[in-house]
Amino acid sequence: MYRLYCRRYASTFSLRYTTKNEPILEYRRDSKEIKQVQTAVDEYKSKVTRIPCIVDGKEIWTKNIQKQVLPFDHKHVLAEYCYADGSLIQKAIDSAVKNQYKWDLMPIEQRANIFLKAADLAADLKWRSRLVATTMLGQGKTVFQAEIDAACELIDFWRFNIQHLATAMAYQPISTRDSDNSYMHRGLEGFVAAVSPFNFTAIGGHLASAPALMGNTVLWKPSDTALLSNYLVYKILEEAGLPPGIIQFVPAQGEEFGRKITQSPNLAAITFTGSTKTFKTLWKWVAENLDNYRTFPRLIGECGGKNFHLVHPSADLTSVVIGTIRSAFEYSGQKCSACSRVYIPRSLSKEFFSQMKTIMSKELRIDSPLKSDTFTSAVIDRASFNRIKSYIDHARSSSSTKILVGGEYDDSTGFYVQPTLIETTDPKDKLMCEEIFGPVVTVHVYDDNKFDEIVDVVNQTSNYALTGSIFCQDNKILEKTRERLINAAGNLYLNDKSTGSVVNQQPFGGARLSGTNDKAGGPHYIFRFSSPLAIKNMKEPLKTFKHVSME
Ligand SMILES: NC(=O)c1ccc[n+]([C@@H]2O[C@H](COP(=O)([O-])OP(=O)(O)OC[C@H]3O[C@@H](n4cnc5c(N)ncnc54)[C@H](O)[C@@H]3O)[C@@H](O)[C@H]2O)c1
Ligand SMILES: N[C@@H](CCC=O)C(=O)O
Repeated sequence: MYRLYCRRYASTFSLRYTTKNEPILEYRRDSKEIKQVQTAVDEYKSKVTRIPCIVDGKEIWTKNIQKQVLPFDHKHVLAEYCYADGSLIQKAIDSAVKNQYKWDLMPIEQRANIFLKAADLAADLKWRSRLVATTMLGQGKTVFQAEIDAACELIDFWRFNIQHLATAMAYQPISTRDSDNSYMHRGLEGFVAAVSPFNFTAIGGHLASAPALMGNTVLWKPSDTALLSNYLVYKILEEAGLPPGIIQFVPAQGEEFGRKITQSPNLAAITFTGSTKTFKTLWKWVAENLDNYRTFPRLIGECGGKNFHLVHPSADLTSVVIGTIRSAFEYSGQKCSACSRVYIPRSLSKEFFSQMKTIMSKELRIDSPLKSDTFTSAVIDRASFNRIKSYIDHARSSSSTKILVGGEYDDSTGFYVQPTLIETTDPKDKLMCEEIFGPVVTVHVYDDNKFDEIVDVVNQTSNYALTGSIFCQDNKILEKTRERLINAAGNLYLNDKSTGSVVNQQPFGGARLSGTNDKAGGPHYIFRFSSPLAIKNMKEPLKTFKHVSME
């Protein structure tokens, strides 16, 4: 056993790796990449892909068959998959636990090479076009939104996690005349549950693979509405050489999965991205089972947001308008970082509303994501459609709010909600406090001389603290405001929109009820899945129990 550790320890020194962000392809008309995506779209549209559960490397079908549909054409079935039941989830746990020790002992370069290979496969048009096409079809993204997610962000996560690991491995403790001291990363004993959201294909791939890179085995429960693209990610990992039984691909009904994993004594960690409500539920279930665990399960959760654009009277209005259009309405506001509350000074408000109205009513095409000039498409499913609709209906009926643009919705073909601009006189209206997760942005106009007060309002209005932007051309005020909002966001933008973080440029995650802020894409994320071991190795046999002071 000791020799094994020594060999592994020695090999850690040879992990050297630096990388760059994956370039974003442009998908111009007649480009090679757009043609290949169109071919992939046609292929996946013309069939119903069947997706099994995969446990210990074996494809398994249960009788509980589910369907994934196109959000913009919900009669069209894209894929059929099956839910793992309780006994299959247990099998997946057993397989993960059985395989963890051996996987953890595999030299770290070998594990790293699998994910580097996966990144190269995803970067190549053969797989890239399929990842992009299935994200467009299944999650309703335009080609650009699918490219920055399912291709670039996924590739970046895979590559940068290895760069971060290599950097951290340069650390070794001090050795002395008496002892050689060393430090190594181990996976967590047991299994890791990765529970991912619908809105980013890359997040699913990242949640499942970051723990695996660090020597853990994983149960990956993808979101029902991102099944096909997530399955492709699994297939890429398989082609890259991921051995069977390291990541178990287990679509399942959320509650059943959550209950089963939190009841297992072998639960080592949950890595979750999704709503605050779901994460709280999982946390409570872990607390209920605390006396049954072999270890303290680590809880990593990236959750919801109520992201703000705070506009100072000195702001550049064009930046504010463009930033708000993009942040609030790209991918129909279904990014955790989407702007959904704006604070604008009276002096800029008239021009702001006028420019927003012009762009929203004349320039934003809301249609199928497969059309090249579509700006954004339908929202993900009926539950989202109904939730967003209820906020619009509230705006329609409340005396302190007014719908300025949009407000229409129609689910006859797809789950379409028009981008909606609302003005409220009440900065504490629920439209300013609660996460809507749709193409709805609410604006509060404040008096120019009340900027100081409005900074407090921004800070105190919401329990979320994910992202926020300050638009201000006065550097002194910008700096002071930044300091006052230090706890109001995990990702703060100065004179830019509140969305669009890039791996290793803006490591991502929120504070307060937006999550545990472990910063996906940053240098520390992967170490939540490491249980480091410090080894002291004596050079000479021990000779006496007496200290020199006793002689
Ligand atoms: N902070 C971030 O980095 C980040 C990134 C993306 C999305 N989000 C957030 O995700 C949410 C949207 O995604 P969503 O609608 O997929 O979220 P969700 O919470 O509804 O679902 C997330 C995942 O949890 C599963 N789930 C649901 N109930 C469960 C339970 N009781 N036990 C175990 N698993 C359960 C779902 O099936 C899904 O796979 C928004 O709140 C958004 O802000 C946050
Ligand atoms: N990286 C994304 C956030 C992911 C949340 O859905 C962004 O900032 O646009």
